[in-house]
Amino acid sequence: MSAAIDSAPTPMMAQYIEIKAANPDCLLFYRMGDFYELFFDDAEDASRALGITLTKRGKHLGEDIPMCGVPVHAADDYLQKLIALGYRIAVCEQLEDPAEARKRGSKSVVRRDVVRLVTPGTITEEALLDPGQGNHLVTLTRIGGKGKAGEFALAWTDLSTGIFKLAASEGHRIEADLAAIEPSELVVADPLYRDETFAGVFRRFGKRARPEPQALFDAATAPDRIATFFGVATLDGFGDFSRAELSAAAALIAYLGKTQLAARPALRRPERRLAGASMEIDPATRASLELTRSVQGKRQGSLLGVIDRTRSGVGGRLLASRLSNPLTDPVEIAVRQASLAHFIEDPDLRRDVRAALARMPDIERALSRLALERGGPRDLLAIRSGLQGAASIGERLGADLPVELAHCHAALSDLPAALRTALETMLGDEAPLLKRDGGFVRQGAIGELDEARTLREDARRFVAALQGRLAEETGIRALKIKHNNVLGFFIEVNETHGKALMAGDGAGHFIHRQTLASAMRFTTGELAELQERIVNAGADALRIELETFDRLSAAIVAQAGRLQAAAAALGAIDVAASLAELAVSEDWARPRVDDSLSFRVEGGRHPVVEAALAAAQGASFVANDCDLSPPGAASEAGAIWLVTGPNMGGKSTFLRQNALIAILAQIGAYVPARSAHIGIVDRLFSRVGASDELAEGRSTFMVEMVETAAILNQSSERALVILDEIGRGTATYDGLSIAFAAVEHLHEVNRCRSLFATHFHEMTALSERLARLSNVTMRVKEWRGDVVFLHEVGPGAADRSYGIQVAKLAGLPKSVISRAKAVLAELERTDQGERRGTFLDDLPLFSAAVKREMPNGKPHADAPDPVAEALGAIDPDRLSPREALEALYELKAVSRRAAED
Ligand SMILES: Nc1ncnc2c1ncn2[C@@H]1O[C@H](COP(=O)(O)OP(=O)(O)OP(=O)(O)O)[C@@H](O)[C@H]1O
Repeated sequence: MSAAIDSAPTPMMAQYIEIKAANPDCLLFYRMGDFYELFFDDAEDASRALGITLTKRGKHLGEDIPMCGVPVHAADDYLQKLIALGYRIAVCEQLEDPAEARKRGSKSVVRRDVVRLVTPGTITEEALLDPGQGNHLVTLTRIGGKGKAGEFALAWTDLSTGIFKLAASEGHRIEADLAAIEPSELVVADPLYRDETFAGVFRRFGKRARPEPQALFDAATAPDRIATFFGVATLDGFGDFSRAELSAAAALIAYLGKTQLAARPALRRPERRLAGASMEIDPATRASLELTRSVQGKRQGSLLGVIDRTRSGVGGRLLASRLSNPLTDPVEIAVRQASLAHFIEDPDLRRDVRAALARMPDIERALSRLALERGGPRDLLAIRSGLQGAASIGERLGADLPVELAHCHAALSDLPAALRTALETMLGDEAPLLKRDGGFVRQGAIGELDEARTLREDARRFVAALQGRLAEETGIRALKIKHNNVLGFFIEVNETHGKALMAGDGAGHFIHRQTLASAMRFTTGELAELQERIVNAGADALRIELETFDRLSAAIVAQAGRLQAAAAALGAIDVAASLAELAVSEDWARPRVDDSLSFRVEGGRHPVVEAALAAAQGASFVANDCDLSPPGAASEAGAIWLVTGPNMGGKSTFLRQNALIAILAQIGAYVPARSAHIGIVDRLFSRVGASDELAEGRSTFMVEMVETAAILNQSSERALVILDEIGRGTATYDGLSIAFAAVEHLHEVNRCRSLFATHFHEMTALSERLARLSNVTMRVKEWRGDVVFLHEVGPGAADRSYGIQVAKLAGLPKSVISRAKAVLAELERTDQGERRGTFLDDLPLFSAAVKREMPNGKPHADAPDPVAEALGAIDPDRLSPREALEALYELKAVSRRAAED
């Protein structure tokens, strides 16, 4: 045999290779009967990822072909795992009955093709989605310009719910805008994807970010492509969009076409998010404040995890999205607050509505699956009970409602009654998962179906009767009529009886079908006829049920707009009622939110820390005030609080809680405080704790400086800046100088409301020079050499850090603690000179204590401080970045010389 013949693939393998070649970046799930099979590298990848056995099937080019497979009925579980690992999957189905293929000749292969690409951003299956979390597919485009220049836009959808949104963006804001959407998949125009400027941004998304050809984003053809998708002649009725927005939207539609193939998703009309409509929060701030995810990446332990009392999937998703996008318009915020207040004032209404919401199905997601032709009978039932539940919630809401709830009420009253009636008359109370199993159309709904079902039942009864008759006629009491999928109905007797049947009078009447080890199987003319009647009646019944399914499904999809509006209304009601529930049960207050620059919180708490303390049944949380409002006339700039205090004193908690209160206030929620007055924050910066960019080749200190630079360069008067221990990751004087200069810059240039926590106690002296800066400290009590944290914020400055006491609490060996105490005592006692130069440089906690004593007994404060002088001479506004760097080196040199002197 020649090598060529040896390696010629079988017709099936040839088909496989052709389809795989068209989908090179996906794992190909190749349907063979009841399995999806994977071959070659796909099989190796999948068997490793899923922990399933790798086998082989035939040979290709003389080598074994690796193969593994997953059963079709369990495919969702495997898909979920693969998607979570970042794979894309092409699902290839059999498009004809194998019998059809055989008619074309014994060598012909069943026609197959890819019907869908499953990607992280396009899944819709209930089992693959988290009910309370959106699943966003995002497209990102840039028109004109290079790097950060040019016009940027984002479009995003949640295919499982049909939302479709657009927003303009800017180069420097891309990361923050993406973080607000939390993409499951990010599709980027190829040239932009390859632009080095954004390499870090896209790398962070890993496999979830992918380039697509620029043609998908073509702006010139975008309006036409969008109009065609929505079946309209022009986009005029949709609103005004920029060229970049249109490009992103058209790319989104094109990408859906590519992945969903023939199916057309029920997208809503594109809705534009206005620039500046929401508080800008960069990804580092989101992560460090643990808004929707804890540092471990979980919802539990995040702010969302603690405040989410929603009862429905749509409500949970809306709350998460609102928390990621706090508003900046006080009027809109007041509208949301009014809905909350309504539910707070009427506890019975709140209880009833929440109970009803808990029973509601996920209308949005059921609708979406039906539109994509991926739905089943249970989705029809979901829409039916959704329509019923929505109507009764609407009625329960009643009249005299605040604006937002009145809109919701209107949407719930506008539901299609005819559709509801059709679903009620047609559907039974229970339904199978798959439509091909039938049995979901109600008895009595369709005459023809009832007839077919009766025929089938009658024939079944005849079969049962036949068994008795045959047993009697043959005298074989053990004769049974059974059923399986291969033979259909058959008569089964043991071997002895079987032989008798074949030999005796029955020969000719009983037709032999099969002999097993312990039994023989027969049929008769009558049984075969009954079998045919059952099969035909069953097929008729199923055909009618499938037709009914398609009709009902089409009727539902035709009402997509009204159903989506109702689902959105239910989401808004759920969010308002659940935040009201939270406010009542946790005793939160309605904040005053306006256009001022106020930031006054009385008795503020950190909801997550408070919940953790309560869960541990430990100490209760100590509430604290915070006032960063302009100290003078209302138009003046915001204040800075410089927070000092011991380790473990509660500084970070205090800083974070105030950022969280601003966010909660601006999503329209009540806040964990006795009272609060928040002037709109347009941008929130928080630099608390280490971040996770170390993998990108930046050191901790470098990351800290990059983030601090962003804050100092970008904060305007309306920003809220939270800085924790800036400058701690370097030598003392370098760190102190930077922290010093940063606070001065915030005060003089940014003029924004800020909280600044530090262990550099020297900095508290700044309050004498900076009018809007106040010192506060976390109070402690010392008791027999140990320290008791009071977690109370009070005016003044800390003079010690109690680091050694904290180290003792942490369980450092006793010998180390006593040695450390001795060293500290020595350091505090020591005069000055070499030692300070050698080891005090790196001890921020003690430098203040050392400086208090100078060799001649003169207080240090009276001596000119060369560092402060050098700093004072710097005008940050007039420096180029290069000069700033030089100034920093100079400062460092001055500080080192000072230390050496
Ligand atoms: N207001 C409070 N009421 C009760 N307990 C609190 C309060 N604030 C903080 N705590 C408790 O103290 C612990 C330490 O708080 P936090 O991390 O804010 O201290 P820190 O001053 O930032 O410490 P370090 O300087 O070491 O980073 C928290 O985990 C919490 O359990």
